Amino acid sequence: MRKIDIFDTTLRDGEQSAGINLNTAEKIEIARQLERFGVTIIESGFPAASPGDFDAVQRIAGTVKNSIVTGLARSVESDIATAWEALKGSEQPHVHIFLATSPIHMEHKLMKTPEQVVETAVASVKYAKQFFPLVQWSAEDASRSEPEFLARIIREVIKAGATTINLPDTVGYATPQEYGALFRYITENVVGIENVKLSAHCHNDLGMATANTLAAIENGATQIEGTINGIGERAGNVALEEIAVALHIRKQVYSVETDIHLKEIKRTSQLVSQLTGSIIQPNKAVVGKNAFAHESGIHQDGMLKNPLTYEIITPELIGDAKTELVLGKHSGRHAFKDRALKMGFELSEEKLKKAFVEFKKLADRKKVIVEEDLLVLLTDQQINDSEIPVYKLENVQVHYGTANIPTATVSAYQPNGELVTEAATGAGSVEAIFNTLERIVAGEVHILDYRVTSIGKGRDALGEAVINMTYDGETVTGRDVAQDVLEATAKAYLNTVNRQLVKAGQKVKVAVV
Ligand SMILES: CC(=O)SCCNC(=O)CCNC(=O)[C@H](O)C(C)(C)COP(=O)(O)OP(=O)(O)OC[C@H]1O[C@@H](n2cnc3c(N)ncnc32)[C@H](O)[C@@H]1OP(=O)(O)O
Ligand SMILES: CC(C)C(=O)C(=O)O
Repeated sequence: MRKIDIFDTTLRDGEQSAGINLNTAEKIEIARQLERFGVTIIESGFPAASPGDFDAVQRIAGTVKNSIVTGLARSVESDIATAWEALKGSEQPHVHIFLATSPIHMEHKLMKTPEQVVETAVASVKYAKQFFPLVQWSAEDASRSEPEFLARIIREVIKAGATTINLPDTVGYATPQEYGALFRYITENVVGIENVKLSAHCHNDLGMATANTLAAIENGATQIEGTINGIGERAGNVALEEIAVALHIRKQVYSVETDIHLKEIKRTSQLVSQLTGSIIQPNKAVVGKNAFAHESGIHQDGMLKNPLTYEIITPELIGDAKTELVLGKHSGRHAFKDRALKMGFELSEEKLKKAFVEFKKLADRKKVIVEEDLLVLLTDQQINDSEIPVYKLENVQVHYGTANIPTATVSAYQPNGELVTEAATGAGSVEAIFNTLERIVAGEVHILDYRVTSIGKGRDALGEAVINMTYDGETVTGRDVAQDVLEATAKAYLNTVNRQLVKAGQKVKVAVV
């Protein structure tokens, strides 16, 4: 199988992302992880850009042993000399020189004629070769350059000593077909290209960086450049983890291999995200939070029957990642039952059916169903079906006014079936309800935590109350929902007590009022 070298530029082009600024210690930590990840070359910075970049490149060059370390330089002697100072301590000194070759860049940015550009490129490569055994030369904006001119300048820089030629799609303009054709054109029209490495460097402005990089591989590229998580200037660079996994999963198509350790993907991605502060979009291929999450019933059913139905990548392939069947309003009975079983609820078909109906109602109301919701829902099912008598709210009424003492009146059925009505005051409406219910419920209650949130948006949002308490010495959590938060509070209080009663399976003493 043909070998593809992986050139990582997370610390150079990746750091060119707006808002990212890594210090030397952070760069060294990432470089070490990139070495573990198995990249061939680490572009550790642009030594002439700042003293901080110089320091980071120099320290990484002295630290990393299993990957080649390089630094970027313009086609300017002082940039190359500075790069040499930073990189001379590395095992295989390598420099990356670039110069734009597209008409727009030559005329409007460099303000040079094509002839002057060829001269500058050749002179800079010759100068670099006095120091560096390995010289990569990049034709910036290659994909918008004239192919004949590109072939000519490449011939000249190879003669001057370049060991790698890079054809960047600097502004992410090329289509896969065009980019592939460019690589084919250069391999067919530059004598000696087979003696150097031919590299692809793609940006994602039109979302085609991955497809373009793969097209380059199919058309003769022997090195590809990119970043972890696809960070980089503007819309970013190609994401290396996507290329590595695509080459592995579709090896029959591409027939190439790399030295990448796929199991390090998740760790590398998380480290880069954490140190750069650049959040990974949830639906990002390979490393996004949802890359292995399935929410819809039909998919979840398929996954439970055979994961190959909906997963082309096993999460284990990329290290510490797991398949997740997320319960939501699109989920079905199979996934619900599976989760209930995993949570220790062995429900009969009948009970499962009832619980599933309640689950769908809840899922319609709530954006996210968390484990705690399911626990409450499934234990509610147990409470409803339980032989053990429990409390049931009949009515709650609160008198509140800024000049009055808040007073609650509550009627509730006790476990023995007796309807009891009590009233009490409190510092506020909620405390008044708690004080009243304390009179109705037998046993000792200590409220540990109480939260109300709204479910849904707007004026008709429902109120959800969640209560964490100790009841007769046992810690228990319950919740309930109502249109009114005070009603939800009273119901949640009794739901919490009932949960413990059922759990303990005990007969409750009739309250002494
Ligand atoms: C496609 C890419 O990602 S290329 C890499 C981009 N990365 C960076 O620019 C990050 C680091 N850059 C920097 O810190 C600064 O731009 C420096 C230190 C390199 C240069 O700073 P300054 O000297 O202040 O120049 P400034 O950035 O304003 O302008 C760039 C100059 O370099 C010239 N230039 C641009 N590319 C090249 C090149 N490959 N070779 C030679 N000269 C170049 C420009 O024409 C311009 O020259 P001018 O001053 O004669 O008009
Ligand atoms: C310096 C070059 C390789 C570059 O980053 C680009 O063209 O995008």
